[in-house]
Amino acid sequence: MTADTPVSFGFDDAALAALPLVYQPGLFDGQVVMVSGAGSGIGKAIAFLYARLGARLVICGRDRAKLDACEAWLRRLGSPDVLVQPTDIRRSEAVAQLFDAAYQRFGRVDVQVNNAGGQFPKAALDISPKGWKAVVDNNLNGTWFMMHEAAKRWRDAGKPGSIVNIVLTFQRGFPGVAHSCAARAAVTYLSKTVAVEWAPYGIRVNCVAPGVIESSGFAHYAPEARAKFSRGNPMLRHGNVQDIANAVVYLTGPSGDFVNGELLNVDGGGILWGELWTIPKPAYFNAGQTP
Ligand SMILES: CCCCC/C=C/C(=O)SCCNC(=O)CCNC(=O)[C@H](O)C(C)(C)COP(=O)(O)OP(=O)(O)OC[C@H]1O[C@@H](n2cnc3c(N)ncnc32)[C@H](O)[C@@H]1OP(=O)(O)O
Ligand SMILES: NC(=O)C1=CN([C@@H]2O[C@H](COP(=O)(O)OP(=O)(O)OC[C@H]3O[C@@H](n4cnc5c(N)ncnc54)[C@H](OP(=O)(O)O)[C@@H]3O)[C@@H](O)[C@H]2O)C=CC1
Repeated sequence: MTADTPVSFGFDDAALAALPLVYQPGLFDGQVVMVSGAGSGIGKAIAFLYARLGARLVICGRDRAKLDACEAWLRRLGSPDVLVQPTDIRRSEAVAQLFDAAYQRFGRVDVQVNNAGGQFPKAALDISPKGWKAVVDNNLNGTWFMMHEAAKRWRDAGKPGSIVNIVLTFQRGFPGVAHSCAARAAVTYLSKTVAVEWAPYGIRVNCVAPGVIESSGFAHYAPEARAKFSRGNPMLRHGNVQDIANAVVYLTGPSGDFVNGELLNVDGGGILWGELWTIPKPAYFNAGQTP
């Protein structure tokens, strides 16, 4: 590989489409599943899996070209119909339009997966006010606009629904991504709160916290940081995007019918043991180590 060879992470589309299924084909026949951030990484894996299980898909993200490429695969994988609607989840009016388009096309949405999100690695002291707001807006406000719109439509139609929010493993704090750690903890406790408030409407709300998952998202981290990501859990390896897709399907399928307000860590045990730095590790933490 030369210095200018583009680095790619995780499965390519063909490999992703051919992974073994652990769920029964047809499990989501007749259902409509909305996935945000479906043009890449974990979101794409989630969309592929639902398509293989028979769901009709509503996919969004900001980049139409990535979504169009995903749509072609979804149709090939067996999704009977796909709606592509580029949407910035931070714009509540755009989110409302996304739902208008979905209900116009399919008359229903059964499952919503809020996967869109992200952050940039930076020491907390160096995060600018604008950068802080951008990350909180993306991960907390954007996710809230999506959940709120989904739940209002379900309540008004008298239909049940299931929401899964993709967060990150915030429980031990997350050096280098303080803004995102704060926003994802907020999403998790928001989810637990509405899991109770919305239970009377038949709406379940759960979260999945990926640990170190090898995906296109890795490109946002420095090679030096990435080289040590596998030290982030006691299994000493990365997870893959299908690990997350399988967890999401578990929660939204019949298998998850009695799971509500839960946070499922898919992190190889990373919240128990491991060291994960998204920024250079301060020398302070090497003190006292034997050479
Ligand atoms: C394996 C363990 C790793 C940790 C666990 C998490 C893994 C993952 O999440 S994988 C990656 C998932 N994908 C991403 O994180 C997406 C990458 N990030 C972004 O797309 C953006 O940073 C953003 C969405 C968080 C913000 O985008 P946007 O609202 O469009 O904001 P702007 O680009 O206009 O920037 C506003 C403001 O934010 C600061 N900032 C943004 N990017 C960076 C950066 N790379 N480095 C430093 N600062 C950044 C900055 O203050 C910007 O203002 P200006 O300086 O005036 O531009
Ligand atoms: N990979 C990992 O190790 C971990 C990932 N996560 C989380 O999992 C999720 C998926 O990440 P991953 O697949 O790895 O990385 P990617 O960067 O590939 O995925 C992020 C997705 O979010 C979409 N997105 C971001 N902001 C917006 C927005 N404002 N409106 C609409 N779509 C948006 C992007 O779409 P587009 O470019 O089209 O806008 C992109 O498809 C993220 O929330 C991430 O933070 C959490 C922990 C660990």
